Amino acid sequence: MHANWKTWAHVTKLDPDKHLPQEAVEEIVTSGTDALMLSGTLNVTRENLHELLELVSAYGLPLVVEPASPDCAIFDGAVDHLFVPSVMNTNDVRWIVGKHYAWLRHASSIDWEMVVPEAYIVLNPNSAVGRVTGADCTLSGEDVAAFVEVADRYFRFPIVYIEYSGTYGDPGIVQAASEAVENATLYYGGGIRSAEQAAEMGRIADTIVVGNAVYEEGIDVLRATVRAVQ
Ligand SMILES: CC(C)=CCC/C(C)=C/CC/C(C)=C/CC/C(C)=C/COP(=O)(O)OP(=O)(O)O
Ligand SMILES: O=P(O)(O)OC[C@@H](O)CO
Ligand SMILES: [Mg+2]
Repeated sequence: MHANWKTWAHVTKLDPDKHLPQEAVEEIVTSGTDALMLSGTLNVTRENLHELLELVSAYGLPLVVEPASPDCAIFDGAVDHLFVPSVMNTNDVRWIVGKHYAWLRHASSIDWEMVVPEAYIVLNPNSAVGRVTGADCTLSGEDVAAFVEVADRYFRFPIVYIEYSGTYGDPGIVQAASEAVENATLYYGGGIRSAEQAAEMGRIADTIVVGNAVYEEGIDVLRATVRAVQ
C-alpha cells in the first residue's frame, strides 16, 4: 500500500516553523514537485505542523510528515506517510533508537502501513540537524559508503538520506553513497538552489529534496529544480 513514494524524483520540504502565504502554497503544489514533506529540526510543534497541514492538504499532492520528535508523529487524515529518521553517524543513541523507544513506549496506536524508516547520514555540522544530533560530519567517501551498507544491507532501511541541510554537498560523497546502495531509495537534500545543482544531484540520487530555496529564492527556482530532474 502507498509504495509509490519510491518513484518520486523531486520532493519539496516545507518547514512548519516558517510562514507561507496561500498564493505561495498554490504555486508550490502546481510546480510539478512529486510530494511535500513537512519537516524541520527546530521549533516544530503539533500546532504549527497542523496549521501547515491544513494549508497544503486540499491539493491532492502526496503529503509526508517527517517528525524530529515523537510529539510530531501524527497520522491525521491528510497525511499519506510518516517518514521517521534515524541518524547513522552519531554516537548519541537518542537519535538512533532512543526517541523511537520513547515514541512507542507511549504511543496509543501506530498505523505501521504509513511508517517509512529513513537512515540519515548528516554531513553539514553547521545545520540545526547536525548540531542537535551531534553527527560526525568529517566522513570520507569510504566512511559514507560503509554507513550506507550498514543502513541498506544490514538494517534494510528503505530510504538512505544524504543530508547537507543548508549547504550544497559534495557530489563525490553522494556518488560514493550511490555506488554502495543496493536496495534502498537514495535521497539527497541540501542547498539546491538551481537547475544545475538539481540536475547534478538528481543524476546521482534517486530523489532530491529542495527546502530553503522555496522560502529564499521563490517559485521560479523551485520550478527549475523540478524540470531539471523530470
Ligand atoms: C522517533 C521519532 C518519531 C522521531 C525522532 C526522529 C529523529 C531521530 C530525528 C533526528 C533529527 C532529524 C534527522 C530530523 C529530520 C528532519 C530534518 C533533518 C530536518 C531539517 O532540519 P534543519 O534544516 O537542519 O533544521 P531547521 O530547518 O529546523 O533549521
Ligand atoms: O533546506 P535545504 O538546504 O534545501 O535542504 C533540504 C533538506 O535536505 C533539509 O532537510
Ligand atoms: Mg531546514
